[in-house]
Amino acid sequence: MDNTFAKLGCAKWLVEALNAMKITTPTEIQKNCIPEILKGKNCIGGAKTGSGKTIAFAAPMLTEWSKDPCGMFGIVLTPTRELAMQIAEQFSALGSSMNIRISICVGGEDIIKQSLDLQRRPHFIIATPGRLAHHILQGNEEFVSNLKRLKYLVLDEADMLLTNTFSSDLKRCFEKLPPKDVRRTLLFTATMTDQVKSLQDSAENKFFMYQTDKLDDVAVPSTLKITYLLLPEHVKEAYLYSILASEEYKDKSCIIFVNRTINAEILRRTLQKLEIRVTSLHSQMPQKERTNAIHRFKAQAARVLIATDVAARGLDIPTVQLVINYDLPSDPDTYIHRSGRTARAGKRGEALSFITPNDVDRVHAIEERINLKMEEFDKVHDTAVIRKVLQKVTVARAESLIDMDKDGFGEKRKIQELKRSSNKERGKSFRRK
Ligand SMILES: Nc1ncnc2c1ncn2[C@@H]1O[C@H](COP(=O)(O)OP(=O)(O)OP(=O)(O)O)[C@@H](O)[C@H]1O
Repeated sequence: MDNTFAKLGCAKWLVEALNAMKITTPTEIQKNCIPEILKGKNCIGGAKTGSGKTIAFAAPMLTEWSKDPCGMFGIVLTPTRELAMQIAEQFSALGSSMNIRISICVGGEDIIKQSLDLQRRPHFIIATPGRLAHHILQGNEEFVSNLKRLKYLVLDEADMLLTNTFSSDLKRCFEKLPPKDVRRTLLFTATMTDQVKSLQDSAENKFFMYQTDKLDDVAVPSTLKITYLLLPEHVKEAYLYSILASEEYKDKSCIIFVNRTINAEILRRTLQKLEIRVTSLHSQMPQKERTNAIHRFKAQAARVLIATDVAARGLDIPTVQLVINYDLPSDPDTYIHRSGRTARAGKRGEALSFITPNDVDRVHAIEERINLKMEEFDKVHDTAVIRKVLQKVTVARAESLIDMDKDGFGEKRKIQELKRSSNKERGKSFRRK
């Protein structure tokens, strides 16, 4: 198959814009999906994290749009606000020479400003379903009637968007979009589900389907090293600090995933006290702070990002070299997306999972899903080093809990409980040593 975007049928201006970004050779998913989408087909595309799915749907849409660049042309829906902002940035950068107009329509931002922006008839709207549904319900007639002219609908992270969480908002959006046989529908994901696949054969709506993962049964990128560290719950922070401050990792850009907002907040404050350049991203932060955190991390003003699963999907930050699953996710697909924040576009990366004795079933489920065994993390410091940092980390954590209590973070009751249990656990661990 031909090896340039021009030969796949992309517009000349777009090929130049891609080349200016050093994107010259299409990836597998791009080679296979772009020509089919340009033929006017609906498309379901499955490929590993970091394999260029965004350009696989953006390039054909932009090519078609540029033939008559007026009015609303396409909507891209994604599950998270930060991902919507990232996709909007990519569309803006690619289409800047064509004066492209993009609207970002996500929760947490000023509704009135957004509403005015949507009335300017953007060429593309990049949205989260909840906020788009809100504008549709509240929106003026002109905006809603313009939606009827859309040519393309994209569901990025389609497996996630097709879960119950989004179903009522999606339904509200779809009611105002052109019918399935008029618009083109493009679905992309790194973790194909039966629900996504099942759309392939819906009678009125035949899809071209391409799945690169079928060529190779392992569900994570080949440049990703996956490791585990078995440890008791109460020493996780000490190990984390010790790894982040170690010679090997002290300069590396790292995302640490936790399962609960409160843990993200405790860890951020604790690591900050220990002088690690850290920021955090979770759903209880105001949107301004969320956006600011991403900017600081991208600009490397912060080296470590502590995040909940709001950062698990789609975020493309090429400098990330290490992902740590501080808490193991219960869903193996979430493991795939989290780990995929590193080792993108052929770069190397490492995903380390902290595993407590309670996590054994989860590990087996993950290994079965990705078809690969995790290797034991071999850069652990000896217990004498850990014991030394344990005291320092314990103090930093205790101070963080007191600060959170004072600042009124979350539920006071939960913090009090954590303070009590943490004192008990640590008391035990000091006595044991
Ligand atoms: N043909 C290409 N050549 C080189 N780099 C590319 C190419 N296509 C995309 N990229 C770059 O690869 C990175 C990952 O692309 P993208 O974010 O689209 O991945 P993805 O498949 O959507 O991943 P995820 O499943 O995590 O959302 C981006 O930085 C993008 O600019």
